[in-house]
Amino acid sequence: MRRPADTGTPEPAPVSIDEPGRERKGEPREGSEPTAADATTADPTTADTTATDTTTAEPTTASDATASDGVSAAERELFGGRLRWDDAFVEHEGAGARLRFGHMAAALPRMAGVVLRAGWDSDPRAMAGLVVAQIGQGLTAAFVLVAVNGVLSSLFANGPTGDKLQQSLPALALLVLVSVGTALLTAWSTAMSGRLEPQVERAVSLRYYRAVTEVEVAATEKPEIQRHLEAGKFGTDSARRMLSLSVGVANVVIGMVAAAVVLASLHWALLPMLLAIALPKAWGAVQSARREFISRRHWVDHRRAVATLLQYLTMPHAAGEIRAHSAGSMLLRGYEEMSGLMETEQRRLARAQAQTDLVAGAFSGLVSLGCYGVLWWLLTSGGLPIAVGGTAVVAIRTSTARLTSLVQQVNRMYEEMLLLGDTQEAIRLASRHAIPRTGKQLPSPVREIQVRDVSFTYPAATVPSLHRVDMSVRRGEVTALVGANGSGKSTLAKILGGLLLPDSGDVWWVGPGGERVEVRDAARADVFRSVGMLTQDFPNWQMTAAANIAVGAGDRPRDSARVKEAARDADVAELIEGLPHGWDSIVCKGYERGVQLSGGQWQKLGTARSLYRGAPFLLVDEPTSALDPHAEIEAFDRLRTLADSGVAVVLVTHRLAATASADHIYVLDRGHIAEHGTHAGLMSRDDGLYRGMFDAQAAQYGLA
Ligand SMILES: Nc1ncnc2c1ncn2[C@@H]1O[C@H](COP(=O)(O)OP(=O)(O)OP(=O)(O)O)[C@@H](O)[C@H]1O
Repeated sequence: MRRPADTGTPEPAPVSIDEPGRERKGEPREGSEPTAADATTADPTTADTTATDTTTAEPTTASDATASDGVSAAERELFGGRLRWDDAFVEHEGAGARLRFGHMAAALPRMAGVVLRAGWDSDPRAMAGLVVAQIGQGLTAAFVLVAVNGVLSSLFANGPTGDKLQQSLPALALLVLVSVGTALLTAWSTAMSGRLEPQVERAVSLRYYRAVTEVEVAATEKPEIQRHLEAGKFGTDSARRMLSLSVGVANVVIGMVAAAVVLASLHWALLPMLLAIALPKAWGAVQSARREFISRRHWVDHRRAVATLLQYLTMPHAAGEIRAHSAGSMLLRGYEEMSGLMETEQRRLARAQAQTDLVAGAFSGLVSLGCYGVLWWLLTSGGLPIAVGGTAVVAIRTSTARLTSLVQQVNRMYEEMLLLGDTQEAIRLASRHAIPRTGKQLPSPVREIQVRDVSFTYPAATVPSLHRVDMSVRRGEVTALVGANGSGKSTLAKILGGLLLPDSGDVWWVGPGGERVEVRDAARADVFRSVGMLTQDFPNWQMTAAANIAVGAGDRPRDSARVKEAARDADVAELIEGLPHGWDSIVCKGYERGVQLSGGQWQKLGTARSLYRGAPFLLVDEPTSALDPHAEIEAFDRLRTLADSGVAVVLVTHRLAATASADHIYVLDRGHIAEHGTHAGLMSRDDGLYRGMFDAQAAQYGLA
């Protein structure tokens, strides 16, 4: 678990070159390859291209780069095959099937319920305003038809033109009034939904992020839990999108119901005619949505891969290799080839869309012809007044457009619902695995931590990382944990810090009179308050230097004097004060006021953070691995001084020269405590592990 060379730069995250949330939907489940039929639907390019032998990977062009399984040569060359993220949106396997119109219609009330509840909880007044505005808009749509009917009735009545125009004036005035009303209601609805949307997003995000940060660390190690927690991240903004879509859907539905009521009241035959014309369009919309959805599922990995390549090209910590090793040429070649394939898919989708539109348009046209024929017959046979016929034409045209938009919006809403469902599931799961908020108070003050017969196996591992470990850590002493790579030192430090709970055995927090509380029964907040930590892979927050230290006690208001004191104790104050923007310098290159720190400087900043916490137990894991020799000696001296002042220092290190002055040294070997004692005691064992390691290091300096 070494940290990356460039400590200030995050590793690439799965990014989207499209709308971030949207491309995740319905990603295929691991191992569920697209079927042949699917492949034909989603990727006709595979049919007429040949497999490329990547062992002889010559630069290829988009046209000749696709293998028969739809994986491009560049993907194979760079990623060893189709790139898949180990993520939870695989849960949406089969969502394509669920995208059927019937299913969507059944799920609609549930979706609306989720959003309306979130909106109501966040801002009841805005929610109520929004509902009123929507209903109002539906009613105005009905009034428009009534007014149009009134105008046409007057105009088609018998009599001189002047009289007819005069008679139509009240209906015209109503039309104008309704238009003004519609405009006002639309503006109100926009204002209310603009006020609600961010609140709904914030409410869902807060619930999600609060829940995931309270999950037991060991639970996050379980892949099945980690996946769900990860997936939930992408649904936090879906609530916002769903709200705006719900508003749109409600608007259209109310408008259509109003139009249908007016039409049915004018003549019973008009309603079936409206539906008959709209149906082909609705079919076309469903077809297009399904096709795009399936395409996205098949191409999601490919698009992520392309985005990843581009991200590497501009990453500061990759800049050297991009140039010196010509890695950039290889990545750009991959980008060119893989994006070429995506363009082919876009062309295919556009062609298919055009065909569907043509078919839907043709059917709709034919049905319209039939309906207008019926309308003609009704008008000529005297079954329908000409004014009602005119109103019917207006209603049919507006309602057809509304229906198409309705289907599209419901499709999108359903997709957003899948993502929001993930977030809700993540929140549920997180609360099931949350660190308990209650528990026994620790003795005050704690003098010692006793580890008794502790074993621990990581959820994803098959072998225990700690096996029947016994050890103690006391205030006023330096306790060193040493041993080979993977022997369990960091794991033991996390057990001591309450981040991991033992599978068996006990960790006692012991007071001055021997009173004690086991970590599982303890109020964990008390445990965390008692511990300062510098892990091997401590985070480099892309914030100011001061914030990077103050975050060591994020549960307390910042104490600037103590921030400076901690920085001085970690030997980093002078460096920070010498920066052009001092404490306000952002310790990440690329920002205004941004600076780049070296690995050793970061380590000092990390140490300052753990010191700022001011906890009685300080656990430092390889705190000097990046320090120069003088800085390293000073750092170890400071830890000694800290212990002398009453702090319990647990030092995990491979630098055995530093352990010589430790009060206790525990030597771990494959999860066991193999040896325990002082430096002198351990060195007196001729074939001891500690002695062997110490002598090996001394020999490097010719001191054996
Ligand atoms: N998150 C994890 N999931 C599964 N196994 C893990 C995890 N972290 C560590 N391990 C395993 O537990 C064992 C002990 O790891 P640990 O990090 O405690 O060793 P260490 O002594 O600190 O090693 P190093 O000196 O290399 O830092 C190793 O075999 C490691 O592979």
